[in-house]
Amino acid sequence: MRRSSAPSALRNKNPAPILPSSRPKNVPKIPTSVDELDGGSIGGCDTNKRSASRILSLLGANEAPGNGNSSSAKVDQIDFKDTGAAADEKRIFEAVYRKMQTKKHKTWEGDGTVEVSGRSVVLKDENGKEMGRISKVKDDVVLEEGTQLVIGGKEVEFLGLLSRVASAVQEKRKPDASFAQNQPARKRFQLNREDDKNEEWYLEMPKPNHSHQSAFNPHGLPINTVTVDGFLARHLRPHQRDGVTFMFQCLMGMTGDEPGKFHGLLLADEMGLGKTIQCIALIWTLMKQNVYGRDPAIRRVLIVTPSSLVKNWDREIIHWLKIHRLRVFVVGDQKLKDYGTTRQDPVVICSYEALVRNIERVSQLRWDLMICDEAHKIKNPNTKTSQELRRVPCKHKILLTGSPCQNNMMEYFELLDFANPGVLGTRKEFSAQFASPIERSNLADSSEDEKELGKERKEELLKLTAPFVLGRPAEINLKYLPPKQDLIVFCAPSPLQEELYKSALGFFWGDDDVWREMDIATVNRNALGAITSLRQVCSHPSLLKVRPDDAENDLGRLRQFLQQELREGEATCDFIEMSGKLTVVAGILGFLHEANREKMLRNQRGQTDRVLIVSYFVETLNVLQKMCELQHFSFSRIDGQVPSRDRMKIVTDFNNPNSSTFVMLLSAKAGGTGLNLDGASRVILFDLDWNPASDAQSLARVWRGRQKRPVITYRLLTSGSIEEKIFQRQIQKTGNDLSKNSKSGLKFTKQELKDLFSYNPEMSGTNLTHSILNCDCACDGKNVASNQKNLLAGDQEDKLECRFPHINELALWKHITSDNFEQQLLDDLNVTFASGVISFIFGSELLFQG
Ligand SMILES: Nc1ncnc2c1ncn2[C@@H]1O[C@H](COP(=O)(O)OP(=O)(O)OP(=O)(O)O)[C@@H](O)[C@H]1O
Ligand SMILES: [Mg+2]
Repeated sequence: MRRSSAPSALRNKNPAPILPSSRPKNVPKIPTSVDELDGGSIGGCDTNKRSASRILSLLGANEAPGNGNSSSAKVDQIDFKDTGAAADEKRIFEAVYRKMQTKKHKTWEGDGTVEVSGRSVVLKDENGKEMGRISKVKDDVVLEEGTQLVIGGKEVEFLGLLSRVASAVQEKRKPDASFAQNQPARKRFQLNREDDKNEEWYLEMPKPNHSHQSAFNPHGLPINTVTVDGFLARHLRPHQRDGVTFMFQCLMGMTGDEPGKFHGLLLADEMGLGKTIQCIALIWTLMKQNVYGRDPAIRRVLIVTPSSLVKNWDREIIHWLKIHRLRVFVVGDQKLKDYGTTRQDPVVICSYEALVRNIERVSQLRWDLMICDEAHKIKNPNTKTSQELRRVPCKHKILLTGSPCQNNMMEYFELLDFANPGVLGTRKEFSAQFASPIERSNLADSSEDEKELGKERKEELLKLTAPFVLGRPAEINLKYLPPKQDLIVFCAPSPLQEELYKSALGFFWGDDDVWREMDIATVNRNALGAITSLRQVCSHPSLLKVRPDDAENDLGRLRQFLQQELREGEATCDFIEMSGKLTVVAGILGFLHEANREKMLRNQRGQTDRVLIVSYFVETLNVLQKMCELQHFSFSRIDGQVPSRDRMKIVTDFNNPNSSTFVMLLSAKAGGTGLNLDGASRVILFDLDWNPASDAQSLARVWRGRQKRPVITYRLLTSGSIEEKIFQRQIQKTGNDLSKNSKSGLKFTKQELKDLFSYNPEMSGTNLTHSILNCDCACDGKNVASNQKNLLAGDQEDKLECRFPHINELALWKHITSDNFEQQLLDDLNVTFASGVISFIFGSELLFQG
């Protein structure tokens, strides 16, 4: 039995109240006389409809749950209005009940069931004991999910429909009285759940085998049939059904060669595959059912997530479970330190930062399940977050991330070791056995033997981790979402950018003799700052800023020198035209803006395109914002300065199909992971990270969820510059090479730096990256099939790698130079292509299917 505040009153500060103290005028009030009690409704159909519309409005959309297509919307209508019952049919609803109360903040007293046969209803507690009945409920009261009635002096709210059976069948199956008294409520429903088996959404969890039973059921408790409730199961896509089943088996100790070996798991499905709904379905199932006996498998769940996603989890739970089914303690709305004193909600959602701040409180409590979202955050065992998370007393753990292996395999080890401590041995053992040979085999210069060994170890590791790791590729979403096209767009630098870039190289690195003289420590000390300056030139020269102490060192003098050049050049330049990439962005936006205007005039609001622009730098977002202001494009913006609690509102407003916001400016660091920004249909990644996994995360924000429009992603690179060099390192992905280039551990050899700091202006009719593909195509977007034969060996489906256009894959994309642009259908790029600002494009296969 649970005691709680009324769930509906607690989930939102200003909910439309269902309960009597503040009920709107047209809703019947709680009956007070005996006459009114029998068969009196305290809400019934109206309340239910309002409750449904409240949930929908909380969700910020006038849509039923589902992916927004008409069939899922229909399913939900059935959910809410499914009141028709054959005369001889018995329906059993889950329910919550409480004493009649006049308090403002009401609390539920217990869980039970309501059995409905015709117009008669029977309330039972969770042990199956009758608490009250009404033999004839008034005809105008609809008996359905959400109905509120007074039965046996208790206020009762009907929750989900558990089963529906013909009375005759029910009679036949009716267990004897002692069974009914002694067995758990769930066990009895199980008989009725048999009937759901005919439904196409029916989802039953695997049963334990004999060795599991002898290990975990020594007293011979009944073995239950655990099923995912229909209101959830009917929304799950096939891969999500498999995911829930896998997680259930793993956490219940049914995977692996011995029962109970694994308590934690890693769900590494790629971005947008719905890791959240799978977890919600699992939590709900385990909170209500168990493999053996009557107690639920789990009672208390801690969900830890980046702060920008706390509200997102809350909304997804509301979306899929409806507001009244589960009480959630959202840290941010409430303080974690208060948890357990005033409230004991079964689910807590908090950010990694809040968890670290409140670790003392959290570690005093017992948690049955901890879910760590975007778990790559804890890949480094030396961070405070990783260390504090290990202190949380919790048996079962689920780690979620679309990029489990961002830089090197030791990060992968950290995640798996966190989920199941010790199963992969020590760090040292793992490194020797798996990480080193596998990473070595990935290097371009590895020998045949090394490749062979790496392959063997990879297979061994996959086998070892299969019982607790699951990851599926994002392509699955092709079945549910409109097509997506990926473009890598090379932009020619503006004359000013080119001048500044050459000056920067000449100032610092131009003289080969100087280069050779410099010791490697000095080189590396200056490298990061110099790289930053070059990247600023590539994004927009106005980003170059002088710092107060710049007179004191070479790097500072470089900045002063560039600033001087900039001042001279800038006077004659238009702000947008100062940057090749910004010119392309303005071109794309200008085209789409105009196209949208025409669509609106033709009343085709649903077909307009809105744009997400992502950058890793706040200053660059300022430049993009200025461009929007100059062009009068409406925009919103999320960066680290926007408080977490405000971010969800900005996201919801932007995703609203009726939103008039054309552009969303997003900081990759503040919102690049986890967020759903499916209100946009275009993503422009304005700059890039050393780590391809970060770029892939940012690009995945739009092709997901309720996306209705074809999606195009554009990655912008300045041709011939350091951006192109970084990109080449991404696609060539030489083992753990990239991991060195984090801010904290930047280390280059002189040769690497020499390459990074060389400038390769446009080669006529082709492109630097194209030249490393050994491709002999005409760069007209056709005929790259011959590249098949050039492909290096490599398994692109390999889940140990971050999936990103590898050089092999890029060889098969469409290659287009500016000479051939008019053969393409990319209207929004034509203007800038025509004017020569775009010099080259790689386009993924889907580009030309539409
Ligand atoms: N079965 C489904 N039907 C309709 N919508 C779905 C379904 N599954 C997921 N979605 C929607 O797809 C979007 C993406 O899901 P989710 O945020 O869980 O992805 P994810 O796997 O966590 O991705 P990421 O790794 O980027 O965080 C959400 O808006 C979610 O509501
Ligand atoms: Mg997610």
